[in-house]
Parts: sequence; C-alpha cells; structure tokens
Amino acid sequence: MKAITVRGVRKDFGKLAVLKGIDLDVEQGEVFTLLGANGAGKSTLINILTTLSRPNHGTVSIMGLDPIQDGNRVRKLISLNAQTATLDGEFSGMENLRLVAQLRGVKDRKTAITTLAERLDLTSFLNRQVKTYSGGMRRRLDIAMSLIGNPQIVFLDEPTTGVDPQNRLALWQMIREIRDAGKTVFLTTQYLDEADALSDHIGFIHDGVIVKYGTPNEIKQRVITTYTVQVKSGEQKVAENALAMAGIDYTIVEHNISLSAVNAKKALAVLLATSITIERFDRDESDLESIFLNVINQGGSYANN
Ligand SMILES: Nc1ncnc2c1ncn2[C@@H]1O[C@H](COP(=O)(O)OP(=O)(O)OP(=O)(O)O)[C@@H](O)[C@H]1O
Repeated sequence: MKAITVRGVRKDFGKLAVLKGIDLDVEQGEVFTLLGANGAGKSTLINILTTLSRPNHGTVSIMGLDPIQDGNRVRKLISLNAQTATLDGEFSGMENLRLVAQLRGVKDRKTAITTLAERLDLTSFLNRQVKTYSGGMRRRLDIAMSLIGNPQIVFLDEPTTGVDPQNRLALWQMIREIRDAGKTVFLTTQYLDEADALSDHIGFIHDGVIVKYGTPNEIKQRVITTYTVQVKSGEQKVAENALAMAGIDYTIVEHNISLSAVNAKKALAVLLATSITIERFDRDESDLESIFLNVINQGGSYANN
C-alpha cells in the first residue's frame, strides 16, 4: 500500500485554478519533497492531503483511506507542521507539548516530551512562555509538536525556514531517523540543497501540475543542459538585443544570459557576429537550483525530458 496516492486532483479558488490535475504516489517509509515557486500550490495540496481542504475534482488516498470519508481516521495517522505555527504564546513550550500529547493519547507523555526536547535542543527554554521565543525556537517547538504521538505520515511545510545551520542539520538528522523508522515524510522546502540531501523522490509543481518527478539523481541526469553566457560589463543589453533580434529565447539568471541547449549554437554565432566581448560561454552543471529555475522560466517545458 502507498502512503499517499493522488489522482487528477484539481482545486480552484473562485476563478483561480491552482491545482489542475495532480497525480502523485508517495511510498511508505520515504522522504518525498514537493518543490515549486511561491504560490505554486504546495500548501494547497498539503491542505487537501491533511483533510483541511477538499479538492474540486480527483481522489486522494492516505494509507488507503479517503480523507473526505475517513477524516478522523486519517487525522490519527498524520501530523502537520504548517508554515504558520499554531502555538499558544501564553503557554510555555512544555505546556504546548503536553497539550498535544494529551490530545493524541500519548501514554508516557513525560518520556516522549523529554526525548523530543533533547533531540531538538529545546530543553533550555522549554519552560519559558512561547511568546518570548525567537523564530527558530518556535519552529523547532512546532516540529516537536508535529512528531509527538508517532504519526505514520509527517507533513513538514518548510520546517527549516528561519532555523540556524546547526539546528538545521539536527533537523535533517531527525527527518532521516523518522524515515528510517519506517514513517513517511512529506516535505516542502525553499532550500534546494535540503531537497537534494534528504529526498528519496522529488516532485516539481508548476502551473498546477507535477512537471517533474524522480529521485534527485534521476532529475539531475534528465535535465536538458543549459548554457551560460557572460559578456563584458556594460555590453549585456547589446547582447540581449542581438539575441532578441535573431528570435532566440534566453533568460537572465544571476545577471547572466542563460540559453537552452537547442539555442546555444545559433546564439553563439549571433554574438560572435557583433563586436561584443564574450567572457564566458559555458555548459551549466545541472544542479537542482538550475533545474528549479529552468522549470519556472521555461513554463515547465522540460516536463518529459
Ligand atoms: N483560501 C484561499 N483563497 C483564495 N486563494 C487562495 C487560498 N489559498 C491559496 N490561495 C492561492 O492559491 C495559490 C497557491 O497558494 P499556496 O499557498 O498553495 O502556494 P505555495 O506553493 O504553498 O506558496 P509558498 O511557497 O509561497 O508558501 C496562490 O495564488 C494563493 O494566493
């Protein structure tokens, strides 16, 4: 049985079609990462998977259960740490954790809380009111709350945003431990290195559909190569105009001109025919960062490559 199955899921907000037919399988015991630009629909999909929202069309199965028909049973199997933490600022971290442990029917609450607090480095401030916490402290408490009660699927929506590098690594370790214990982790992140380091599979969401899916290595191998052109300072606009005049598509990535492989040869000929000084004309390494930018800039046209 799959941990999560999504078929043909659509979600509209009024006239805005956010999800336009999502198909996705997430295996039990894996870390799956959903990547996409701001506003691509990641939280919208997570809300549907975690029973907080209903799709307009399509079906979802969570450990074989339908979140609409079996909402209560699904909620017992999952946990969600949302981007906007639902912590009560007047209570201490300890009180917040106790409350969740109680709600989830955890038996040995003291041990569960102490263990998690130690692993997430919360112990020194656990008895302070949450409203006195820094952003990173809140984030870690929020994650501890989502891990209490041993859920089968842990949804982590940008868990490391605002967390310092040391605690970020601790959190990575923890995510791996959850996976190694046979649980499923559904992750979103703004950090491509995090997706690369942690994920068994990655899905890119763009324009309402999953345009790329695979292991980090598969995705990196499958990407069409891009080329970066760097010209002498002050000559970039001239270079851009020359390319535009020749009808060659390009994008600007970190102030340089980026070309897809099919355009590279023609573009080089066009630029060489001008008086522009070309300082660099290189094939790009296909890391996740450049793939992400390509997906967004090219409107997902790399989908099947
Ligand atoms: N309840 C809602 N009513 C109307 N529009 C909504 C609602 N929820 C989300 N949207 C819109 O749906 C789109 C997708 O939003 P969503 O929060 O799912 O994106 P996201 O990929 O999680 O973005 P981010 O990376 O910024 O968190 C956005 O255009 C957003 O404004």
